[in-house]
Amino acid sequence: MTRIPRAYAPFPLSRPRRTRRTAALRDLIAETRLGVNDLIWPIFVTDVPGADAPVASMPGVTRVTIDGAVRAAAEAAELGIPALCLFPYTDPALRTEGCEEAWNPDNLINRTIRAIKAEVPDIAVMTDIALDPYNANGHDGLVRDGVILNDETVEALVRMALAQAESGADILGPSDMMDGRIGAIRRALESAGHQDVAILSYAAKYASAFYGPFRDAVGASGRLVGDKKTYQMDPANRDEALRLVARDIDEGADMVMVKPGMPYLDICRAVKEAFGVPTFAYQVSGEYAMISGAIANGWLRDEVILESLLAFRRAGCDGILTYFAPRVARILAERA
Ligand SMILES: NCc1[nH]cc(CCC(=O)O)c1CC(=O)O
Repeated sequence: MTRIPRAYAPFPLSRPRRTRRTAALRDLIAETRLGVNDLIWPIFVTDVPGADAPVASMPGVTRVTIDGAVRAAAEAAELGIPALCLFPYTDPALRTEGCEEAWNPDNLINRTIRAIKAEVPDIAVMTDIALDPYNANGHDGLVRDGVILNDETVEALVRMALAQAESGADILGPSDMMDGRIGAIRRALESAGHQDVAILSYAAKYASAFYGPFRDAVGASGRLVGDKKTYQMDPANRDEALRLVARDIDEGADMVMVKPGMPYLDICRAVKEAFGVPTFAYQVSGEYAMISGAIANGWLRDEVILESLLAFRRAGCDGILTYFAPRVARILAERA
């Protein structure tokens, strides 16, 4: 906790409202700012005919084809958004118990990375490392007799990471919450000559009901058998989040993430204060659905978008993954 020194002379010598009187004065004393350069834009890609359609539980979000992803990258570059994060809606026929499609060098995500890198080379491309979009049962790991296997899954994730690095990904985002995966991926990248590929670890990822709409978007909702509580964190825990962040940094993560975002701002603040590493938060699909649903119904004004994102900056985050990224970039550009 920051200790507040005595900050004010007694009233009326001090009148804190003096520095709130005009927009210029408020700007001068603002402690945090939100810029377009703080945003990572997650998008959903598909090559399944007809699946490039709006996601019902995420008003305003549409799955795109590979060409659409390239157009999104160009749009992001135009708007000044530094990074895109890619998630696949995989052909149901390619979702298997063995998840082999996850490390196919020509899978949807790897083709998308190459297409974006060929057309919009300067945009940073982030990927997701977890098996759920390729898994017949919707889990992030391989499942045997109802148990999510750790070490076998890590081997699969390493293959997946190498294929993405080979395709030109700039940032790998392991979101699977298996133990030991950051170290294993980092060692494999080093041996394969991909020493410059960054890892943004989903280090403090909670077993959250706020991911529901995402699972619709990647087509995993109907499949998931059980829940993810044996690998994702218990929302009750904070010390454990700090231990996991420490571990992932030790294993070679360059940046760390807290997820979900808004209900977990205390974790963001704790992580930033304890480690001072690049810290990100994911304003997840459920948060997006709440905010955009309320705006669409006229229950909230769209100013809540900027307010919600500024709160992440105030909590210590260096950046935010948000489906609002292009909308926010436009709002910020209008205000500049
Ligand atoms: N492991 C996959 C993954 N990567 C990002 C999200 C959620 C993102 C969101 O809700 O916006 C999930 C879903 C999950 O863990 O079930």
